[in-house]
Amino acid sequence: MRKKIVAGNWKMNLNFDEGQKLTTEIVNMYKDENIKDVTVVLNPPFVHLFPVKKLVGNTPNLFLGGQNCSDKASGAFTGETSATMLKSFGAEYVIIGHSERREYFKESNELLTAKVKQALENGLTPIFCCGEPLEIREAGTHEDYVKNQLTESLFGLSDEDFAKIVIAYEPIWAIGTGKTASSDQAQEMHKALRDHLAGKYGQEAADNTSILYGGSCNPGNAKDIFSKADVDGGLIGGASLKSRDFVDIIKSF
Ligand SMILES: O=C[C@H](O)COP(=O)(O)O
Repeated sequence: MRKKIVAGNWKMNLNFDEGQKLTTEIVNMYKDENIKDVTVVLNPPFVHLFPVKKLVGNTPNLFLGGQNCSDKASGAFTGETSATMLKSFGAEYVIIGHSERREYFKESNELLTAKVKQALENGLTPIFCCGEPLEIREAGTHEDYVKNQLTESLFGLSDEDFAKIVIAYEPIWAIGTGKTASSDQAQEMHKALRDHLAGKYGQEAADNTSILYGGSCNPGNAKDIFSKADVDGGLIGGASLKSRDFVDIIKSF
């Protein structure tokens, strides 16, 4: 059975004290409000990983993830962070292929294939992001565009490795804009992606793959979006920086 997952992507926000405060609040609410059956992943900037891990401790179902990792194992790559390092600092997940990395850092599907490989080799669960820009949505070719992102970066994986992948569908036009996809638009794409995955890895594997929605998700719309059959949770940006909002989203299942 696939997991319900809510991941918070802090992006490049919060200083040390702010990160500590946010984490402390989330951990306390998470425990006090008796949250069950949802896997929660905090994805702070790299420098926060160690102190955030100390606060999270062994809280059940509360995990840490990176926002990116290098496609290389180690060596003279100034400014990079490897999957091995993330794992050694307590991360279990890593976001790969976020649209901001694809756009601002020119990350190609080919590069992302190498990052996925690094993550898997180091025991990290990739949260693999995909999603179309507005012009592709308006041209009506969004399903093919997003399916192609999966084909190019994931379809070389073995069945065993594919079983470890989490997908996050994030329409770029909905990220940070306050303009969320409707729950029907999310469901339509998630179903199309699941069918696409089934065509390659079989129906059972596709049915076991968690597909998260991301893009202006908030406590007001999460319940509707998460109620859809093929939506297994969310990748949350802005709202993950506010403890009350983030925990309310987690509680929207
Ligand atoms: O990684 C998170 C997504 O980019 C969504 O960001 P947002 O919730 O601020 O729209």
